[in-house]
Amino acid sequence: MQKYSQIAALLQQCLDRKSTLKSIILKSSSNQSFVRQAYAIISKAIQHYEQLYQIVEEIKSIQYIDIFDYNLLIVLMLDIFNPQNKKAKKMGGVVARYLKTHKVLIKQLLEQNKIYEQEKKYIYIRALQQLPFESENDEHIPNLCKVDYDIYSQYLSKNPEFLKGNTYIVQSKSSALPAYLLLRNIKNKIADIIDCCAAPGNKTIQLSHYAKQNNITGKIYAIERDEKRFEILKNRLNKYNCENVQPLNFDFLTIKPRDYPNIKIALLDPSCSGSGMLQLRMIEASKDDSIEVPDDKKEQVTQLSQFQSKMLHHLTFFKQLKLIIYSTCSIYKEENEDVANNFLQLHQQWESVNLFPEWPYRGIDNNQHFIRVPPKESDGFFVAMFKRKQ
Ligand SMILES: C[S@@+](CC[C@H](N)C(=O)[O-])C[C@H]1O[C@@H](n2cnc3c(N)ncnc32)[C@H](O)[C@@H]1O
Repeated sequence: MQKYSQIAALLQQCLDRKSTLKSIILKSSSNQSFVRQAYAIISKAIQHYEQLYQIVEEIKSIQYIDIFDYNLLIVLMLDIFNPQNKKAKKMGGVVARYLKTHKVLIKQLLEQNKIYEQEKKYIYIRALQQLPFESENDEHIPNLCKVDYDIYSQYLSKNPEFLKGNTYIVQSKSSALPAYLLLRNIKNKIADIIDCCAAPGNKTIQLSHYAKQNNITGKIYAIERDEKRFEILKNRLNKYNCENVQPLNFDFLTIKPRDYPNIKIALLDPSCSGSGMLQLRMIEASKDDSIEVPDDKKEQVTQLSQFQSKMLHHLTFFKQLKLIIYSTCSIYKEENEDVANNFLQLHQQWESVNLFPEWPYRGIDNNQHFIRVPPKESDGFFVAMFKRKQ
């Protein structure tokens, strides 16, 4: 019982957004089996908290129990009625017995609320050739295919050599947006492009392919500061035949704009908190997108946002630069709208562009010029585009 009380307390910390789900659980114990169990229960509880709370209320209205900790009842209920839990039958104690007394109703309510229904998982693949398995074309991005994860893994288990090929790239829809949106806005077919933070190269590879397909001549400079990540970038550029890309192992902030006088277009996808990609997604799936930075991340996010602003600022020294696309896989306003608005305020010769009018998810405060991908759609993501005023 003590174990469940501890998990119930951790659940409360997650609901209070004291930190991320992962760090709260990892900090709580070094016992791997406890960590795994707590993680499974809490992530499920967060995903369906409101429905589970209602179920507990309903059971309590039928038979009173002197337990006011709803989280404890939720946690125990999730563990006892988890179809995968083979030990549930043996679970004793007053609360477990109480819940088991109502097992018919609880099972029915869990089923009605689809608590244990497995969600179908999909992955996105940017296909350079027809895929050898069933897929669905994305409604926005050409050559991006949505694939049922089971179909994909079944195919891979029989055809492991598929992984070595260079005819497809697994890339989330979010990550495929910036290069696609940039392409839609390129007017000048003769332009050098700079990808300021390139490794591991997903967006550079996409840019390289688009440039070739659309006869955009000019070089693509792919900048990466980190040596190891630079090696990965170089290998991937080779693998995917990106001969129009010149990779450079530099710190972008030390690059002298006068050495690259023909750069007209920039993609800036800087290091960020990655909060759109973490388990926070589970918490946020049921809430809105304008989430607050947890206390233990505030300092890090402030530093990241200063770094991101500095990178944007450095781009303004490239005299021929006309277009910047800025993206992060963060869901925090501090790294997204704040950085973008700050840039516009400090650099009056630049304006934002309404870059993807048909996309339904706009920036915080319904800013039409910025777009977001909410975590429930794909990885949480932000994109803004800036154009130098004529
Ligand atoms: C978010 S990742 C980029 C992901 C990449 N755009 C893609 O789609 O695959 C950020 C990258 O920027 C690199 N980076 C951070 N600061 C940098 C700087 N000052 N100059 C160049 N690269 C930097 C990091 O090492 C990291 O590889």
